[in-house]
Amino acid sequence: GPKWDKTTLTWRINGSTPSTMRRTVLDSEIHQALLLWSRHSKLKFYPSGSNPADILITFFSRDHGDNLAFDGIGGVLAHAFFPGPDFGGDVHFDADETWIETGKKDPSGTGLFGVAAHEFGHSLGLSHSPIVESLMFPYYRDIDFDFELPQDDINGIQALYG
Ligand SMILES: CC(C)C[C@H](C(=O)NO)C(=O)N[C@@H](CC(N)=O)C(=O)NCc1cccc(N)c1
Ligand SMILES: [Zn+2]
Ligand SMILES: [Zn+2]
Repeated sequence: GPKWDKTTLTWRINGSTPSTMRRTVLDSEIHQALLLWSRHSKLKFYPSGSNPADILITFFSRDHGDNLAFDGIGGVLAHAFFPGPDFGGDVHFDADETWIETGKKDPSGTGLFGVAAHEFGHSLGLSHSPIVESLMFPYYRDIDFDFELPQDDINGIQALYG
């Protein structure tokens, strides 16, 4: 499938962000999620500042112009676009989820780090994996910062950007 033709990628968070999470925490969750992938590949990620980013991260509710409307709290949590120009690589999070910081044992919330790490796999060109312990398995499980990228995901990212 599609992959980036470069190993240095930029990211930016665009627009309004969840009130349940301080912006400094949000930036850290995103940074840690990207680190998971860069630790096992030649990929490097940098904030784009005010320039256009390869990976544009936005929180949207319901209809948001890409024919992939979100569904309110629960259900679909986020989606991402495979590598490419414009919306390629972009990640959309469902703003109606209760996004919480990693490590906070709040069963009513959804840990952003785990979902972001999964979505960035898609942004880099990985599809879902049938391996239940993989990060690219279709269904969410909460992870925290000492999470090690499972072998199946390492194999996937190495195959693309080893
Ligand atoms: C058909 C897709 C748009 C579903 C969507 C997804 O896979 N986004 O990448 C999604 O939100 N999947 C949920 C599961 C579901 N409700 O369909 C999910 O937990 N994905 C994120 C995730 C987070 C952490 C780990 C894993 N394995 C998956
Ligand atoms: Zn979207
Ligand atoms: Zn997915």
